[in-house]
Amino acid sequence: MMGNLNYAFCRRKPVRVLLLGLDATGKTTILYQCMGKDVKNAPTIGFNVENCQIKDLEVMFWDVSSRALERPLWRYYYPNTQGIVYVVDSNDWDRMTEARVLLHNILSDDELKGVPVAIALNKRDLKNCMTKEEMEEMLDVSEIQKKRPCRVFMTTIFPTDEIQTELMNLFEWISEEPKQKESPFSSYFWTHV
Ligand SMILES: Nc1nc2c(ncn2[C@@H]2O[C@H](COP(=O)(O)OP(=O)(O)OP(=O)(O)O)[C@@H](O)[C@H]2O)c(=O)[nH]1
Ligand SMILES: [Mg+2]
Repeated sequence: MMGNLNYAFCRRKPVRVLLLGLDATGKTTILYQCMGKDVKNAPTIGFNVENCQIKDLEVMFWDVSSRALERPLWRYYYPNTQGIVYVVDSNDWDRMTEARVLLHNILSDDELKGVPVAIALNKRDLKNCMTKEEMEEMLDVSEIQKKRPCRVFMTTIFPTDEIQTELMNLFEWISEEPKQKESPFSSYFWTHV
């Protein structure tokens, strides 16, 4: 009985993470890859919500349609967001400016003030990729890092061991980072349940 009560009082809400980026950058694919699920190769319509256990944290990932017409709806998903995964196609030189403008636009929203962002430089398996440094400059990552925790990860869905680990590192970081901000009181309870 007491155990159940403790559980009811102390159980945390899942960490809420939004997956955003231009269309066809690989958001749904990397999420499913991380969960070990099969992917349908089709653009996301509306949204997908997936609950994942990442280490000892329960995470709710919102993978929202990025078709241009639906992007104005993204702000309705912003309240209570604790982490953002922003996915970029490292191979798509033509849309890098568009990717930067979109990223900075999202992060300028008051609802997302201080929210950590993990940037996935995705599709690293393709030959024509920009380097990490080129991409960090193009996306103006140093500007973002002045205002919030921001880390850049190189990802691909094709499992070479090294990059596969990087994909897991990304999901672990974005799940744990928001928890660094919680009061010592709530962490105490969590670790003692
Ligand atoms: N080569 C390569 N292709 C990838 C990678 N990740 C995703 N793709 C492919 O990119 C295409 C788009 O992937 P999705 O996961 O549907 O992209 P999305 O960002 O969810 O797209 P929307 O739902 O339209 O916003 C698919 O054909 C994937 O197989 C990758 O790391 N490397
Ligand atoms: Mg999708």
